[in-house]
This record gives sequence, structure tokens and C-alpha cells, in this order.
Amino acid sequence: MTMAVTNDSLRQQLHAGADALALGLTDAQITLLMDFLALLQKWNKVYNLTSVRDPQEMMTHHLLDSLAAVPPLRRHVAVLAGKGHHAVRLLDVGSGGGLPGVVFAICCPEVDVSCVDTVGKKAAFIQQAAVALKLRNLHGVHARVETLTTPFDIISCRAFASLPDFVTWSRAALVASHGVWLAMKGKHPEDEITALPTDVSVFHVEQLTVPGLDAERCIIWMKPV
Ligand SMILES: C[S@@+](CC[C@H](N)C(=O)[O-])C[C@H]1O[C@@H](n2cnc3c(N)ncnc32)[C@H](O)[C@@H]1O
Repeated sequence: MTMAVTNDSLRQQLHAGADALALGLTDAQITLLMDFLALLQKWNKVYNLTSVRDPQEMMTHHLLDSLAAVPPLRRHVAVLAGKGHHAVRLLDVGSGGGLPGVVFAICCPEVDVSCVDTVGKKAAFIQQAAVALKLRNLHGVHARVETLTTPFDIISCRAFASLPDFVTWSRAALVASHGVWLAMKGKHPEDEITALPTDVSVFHVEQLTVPGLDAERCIIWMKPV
């Protein structure tokens, strides 16, 4: 017999995952993440935001998976602050239902997060989530990333495109002096790294552990050279 997954059990799982990642989230942030999960579930039926429909799977494959990238992001934001770059702007490319962009906006309120997607209803959903969750540091942008030229300090993606396409299509939106790309990947993408343009270098490959998910995950950090 399968047990129904309750909101309480999902919240407990989120708490445990956040603790395992040592995120130090407040109760208000946990509530925002749960509220985002509820919005994703509700509007997925209308907007087709993600192929993941099961709330339990949304928790592990979307929320906890995105949360695993928060400590590396915070570390890089601290490095930027140490160099005098405050008011960090992050662009999440091909954000879909807001992953990882919305999770980043909730966990890093000091970072201004724009989620770009070529599908209008997905960008509209992000705008709607920003209003519903009262996240002033979150914006939905309806555009192809190739058309963006306003500069961002960090450009992220998850399940978007190959590394060469990701950096080529988003390059005009990266701050030239200190901008970096943060690509969330599964297995170490050896072939994609080899195919990167010669003027882009990988400066760090970071293995991630996702609480409750037995899968390979890593972040490929890149910068222009
Ligand atoms: C597989 S989904 C990934 C969504 C989300 N990042 C996640 O991890 O669940 C890829 C998204 O990229 C968007 N996309 C594809 N090409 C794009 C482009 N050139 N500019 C912006 N978004 C694009 C698609 O509309 C889609 O929502």
C-alpha cells in the first residue's frame, strides 16, 4: 500500500535536506520554499512548467537538487563581495518553472535573480511567483537568452543546453571583468568541456551531493579568458 505524501512530511524532508546541506535557512525561507512548491504544483497543470508531477519527486529532483547548489553560490557571492562587488546580479537561463533561479532568490536574498525563458507562460509564472512570495529580488524575463545584453555577474543554468551553447548564447549578458558561468550538470561532461570555445576556461568542477537523491551531480564553473 502506498502512503500519501503529506505537506508535513514534505516540509520535514525539506528541513532535513537543508540541515544536511548546512544552509541555515530560517523558518520563513522554508515556508517560502514550500509555498513555491505549492505554486509549481498548482500552475504546472495549467502552464506545463515541468514534466515532474509527483510532489515527492518535485521535492527531491527540483527543490533539494537546486538547494545543493546554494552553498557554492553563496561562497562565490562572498568572493565577489570581498573584491568589492556587492549587489550581485544573477541570470538563470532556461529557468522553466524557476529552477534553480527561484530557489536561489529565496536562499540568497542579497542576490538579484532574473529567470529568463523563451516561453512566455514560464516567464509569467516567475513574475507571478515573485508577487505571490513577495520576492523583490526575483524577476521573470521573457526572451531568448541570445538577445540579452544587460550585464550579470553570474549566469546559471540547469538542464538547459550543452556547455558550448550555454556560454556562447549567454556571453553578451556576462560582465566582462569578473563574470562567471555556473552550470549544473549530472555526470562530469567531459566532451562538452573539451568542446568549449578556446576563450572560455573551466576554473572549478565541484561535486554536489543532493539529500535523498542517489545521482551524480556537479557544477562546472567557467569564466572568459
Ligand atoms: C529542460 S528545461 C529546464 C528548466 C529548468 N532549468 C529545470 O532545471 O527544470 C529548458 C528550458 O530552457 C528554455 N529555453 C530553451 N532555449 C532557450 C533560449 N534560447 N533562451 C531562453 N530559454 C530557453 C525552454 O523553454 C525550457 O523552459
